[in-house]
Amino acid sequence: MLSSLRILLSATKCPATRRCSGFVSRMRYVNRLKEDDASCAAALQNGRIFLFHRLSPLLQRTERGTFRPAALISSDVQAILERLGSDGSLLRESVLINCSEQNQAQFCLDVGELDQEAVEEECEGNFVDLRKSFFLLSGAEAPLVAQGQALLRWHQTSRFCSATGQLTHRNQAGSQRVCSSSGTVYYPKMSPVVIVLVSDGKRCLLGRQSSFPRGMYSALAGFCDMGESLEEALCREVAEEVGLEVQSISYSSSQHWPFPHSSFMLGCHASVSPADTQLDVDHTELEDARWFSLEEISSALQVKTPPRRGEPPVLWLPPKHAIANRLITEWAVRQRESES
Ligand SMILES: NC(=O)C1=CN([C@@H]2O[C@H](COP(=O)(O)OP(=O)(O)OC[C@H]3O[C@@H](n4cnc5c(N)ncnc54)[C@H](OP(=O)(O)O)[C@@H]3O)[C@@H](O)[C@H]2O)C=CC1
Ligand SMILES: [Mg+2]
Repeated sequence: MLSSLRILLSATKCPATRRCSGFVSRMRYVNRLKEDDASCAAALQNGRIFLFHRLSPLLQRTERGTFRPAALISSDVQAILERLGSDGSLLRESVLINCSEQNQAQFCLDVGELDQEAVEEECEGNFVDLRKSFFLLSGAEAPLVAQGQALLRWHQTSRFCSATGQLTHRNQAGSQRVCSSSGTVYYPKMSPVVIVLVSDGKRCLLGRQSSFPRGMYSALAGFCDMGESLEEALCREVAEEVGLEVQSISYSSSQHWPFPHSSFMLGCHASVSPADTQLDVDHTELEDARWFSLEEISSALQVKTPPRRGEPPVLWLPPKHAIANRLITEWAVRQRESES
């Protein structure tokens, strides 16, 4: 069955082509910071720090009423930590995220051991749950905050070697941890997940889990099993969750997603025959799955923030930054073109 599938690979822009020149030197600089503790410690002194409290990022409201993650100057963070009674060593627990276009190293730091309100007051911001912050941040900032949270979570859950049970120690950048007994090196890990927008040529298929907020539907997704290809995982997940056999697959794009413990989302479109659209939903996996028209999807894409409690139920979609939203938007654009 799989050999007869048509797999279409899309030509995707390299991230470097979207940035100004200097990309190569920035990437080499970041790589050096990962390999050289002394350089990384020096970069931390002049870097920008994104603060988290128990994995919730610190957001500040701008003059225009929008939100941005607080990128604090390292020395300011040090002064705040001292004012709140923390010893100077906490700053060194910062984890390297990346380097800005202004060549400034960017770090994240979880100050969960300090009083949340006291830090918020000092920093003139608020720690906001990461899922909620995805609805408040622009496209460019959300991935940075997601990456920071994922790295911090990995460190918090990787303190011991899974082979020896001994403590692991991180390098200064936080790009790896080493077992103090066996020397085994651990790197931050992600689980591959396939996410697919299935279409029958006129409608697209969305599902919801019972844990989703009321009214939210998303593209079908599932973890890849050991030994599976992306295409095999996609066909299996669609068959398991809604009882359909897909006919063709095309790759769209990928994304790191910090939930539940860092997923590497591989986004695809797939089609089924219009004669074979009867759903057989596995209700242990999905609360509901339905076909949606272009009209329904177009109005759902207009919903910018989730409806508040008490407001009438409405179909809404994952935030703009989520790859599910990107796949649904791509489908809607193509569908509009084909119907015009
Ligand atoms: N960025 C985006 O736009 C979207 C992202 N997603 C992400 O995709 C992820 C996967 O989608 P979902 O439909 O839940 O996946 P699945 O359909 O694979 O179902 C999840 C279940 O799979 C089992 N499982 C298998 N391997 C893993 C693993 N490596 N890590 C965790 N659980 C595993 C778990 O079962 P058990 O608990 O029984 O062991 C889990 O409850 C979600 O966690 C979600 O965060 C989903 C939709 C949109
Ligand atoms: Mg699933």
